Amino acid sequence: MEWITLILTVFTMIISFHLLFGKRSHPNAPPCIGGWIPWFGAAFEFGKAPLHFIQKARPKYGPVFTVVAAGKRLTFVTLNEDFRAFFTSKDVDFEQAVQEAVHNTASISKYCFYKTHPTCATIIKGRLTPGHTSMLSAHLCEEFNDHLENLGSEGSGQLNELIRYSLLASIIYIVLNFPLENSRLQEFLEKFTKYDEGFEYGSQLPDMFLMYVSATAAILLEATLLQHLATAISDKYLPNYGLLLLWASLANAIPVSERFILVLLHLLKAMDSHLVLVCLLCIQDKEKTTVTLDDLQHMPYVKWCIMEAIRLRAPGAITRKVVQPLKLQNYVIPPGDMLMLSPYWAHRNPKYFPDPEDFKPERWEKADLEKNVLLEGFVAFGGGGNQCPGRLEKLFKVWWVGLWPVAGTLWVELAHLSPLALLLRMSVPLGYLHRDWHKKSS
Ligand code: HEM
Repeated sequence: MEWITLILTVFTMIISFHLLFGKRSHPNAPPCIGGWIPWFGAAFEFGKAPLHFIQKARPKYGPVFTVVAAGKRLTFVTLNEDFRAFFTSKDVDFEQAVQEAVHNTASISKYCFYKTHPTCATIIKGRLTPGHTSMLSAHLCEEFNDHLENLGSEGSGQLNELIRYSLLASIIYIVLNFPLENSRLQEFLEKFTKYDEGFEYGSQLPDMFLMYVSATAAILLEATLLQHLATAISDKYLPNYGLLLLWASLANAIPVSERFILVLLHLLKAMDSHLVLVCLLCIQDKEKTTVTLDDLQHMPYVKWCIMEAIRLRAPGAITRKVVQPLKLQNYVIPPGDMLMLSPYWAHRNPKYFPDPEDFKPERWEKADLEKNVLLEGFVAFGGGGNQCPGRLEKLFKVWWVGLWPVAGTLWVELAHLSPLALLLRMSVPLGYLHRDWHKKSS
């Protein structure tokens, strides 16, 4: 008898689940991908390889589809014509979309987040004015040069660490306005790296993750940006907020910088004649070891390389919460759904980016980067009121002057050394490059 009750209960649960989340929860709702297990839905398949999952679902379910995973409904929009609604519609909300993750990864309460996020966003924008970004570039430049000098003639260490350390040091110093001694910076970097590595899991399993939050946040207590924020945020959450801002500043910047440098090294390795020519023309003064913003103004090809690196290494997904029924195509997306847009896949749409997997800097020739007119379909920095505050027009200064010493130094050597000697000089980064190149765009 007990068995029959149990079977009936499970059966009823499955039926209710399918009625609630099944094929369509509303006649006009988009097609829905669930699983047989109530609440859990397609969480396993989706969680295993989200980008692959989206790619497979798109041709099967059409341009708008919902994935049910661990009690959440994630509705993906894949048509460029729907991106405007994603970024600007009043029926969707950024803060409500990220609040849970903010709570899980930084332990900031819902109430505090809603109350303070607009003020904090304004303050961080104020820290990314042209004056500050120039300082950021100069600092980044110094950091890179110091590290390159320490590499010695054979090279040592990991490229990833070099980038991580230099970016973190510069952003802490300039954006958070918090000079840290080298030893404390190293300590902070170690803690922050653990925090960063656990971030994705932490947003799902907060309890196991929160120990990293307090360990890392504590160091930020004295940062000046945080003192500015203090008017908006109660002391309790202040360092946590600083940590989150730091994470937001670095989460995309690190992989993009890494990709950019790897690509430059790759081009050098392949001795791409066009690029080398541009660089040699630019570096007239053979004694010069750094490249200035002025030098870079004359190197559009490099700017295109940066754009390609950003295009290929764009975030997997950005999100908004649907707060009012939202009409897209012939569908109505119900309130409560998380609306998802994947810049990663948007940048692989052959309609806008022919041969999308290829690294082709030349495709940016059509854009007007001076006027910040980008290619249609490029959404790496999000959009609307919550677009990345460190976005392109500001980033270029940082990227150009800050990351360039690496390439600049190598090119100066190029002028002096034989190609073989140059390759030996770059032994470690090239080993790294080899790995990255083969797992292309993973
Ligand atoms: C190539 C590098 C970068 C990429 C691709 C990138 C991309 C993004 C994206 C997609 C968002 C979410 C926007 C949305 O949902 O519409 C974001 C948010 C943010 N980014 Fe960036 N970003 C980069 C570099 C930076 C840098 C260098 C900084 C700071 C120095 C920064 C600071 C932030 C902050 C603070 C937020 C959160 C904004 C908020 O809470 O309203 N980002 N970024």
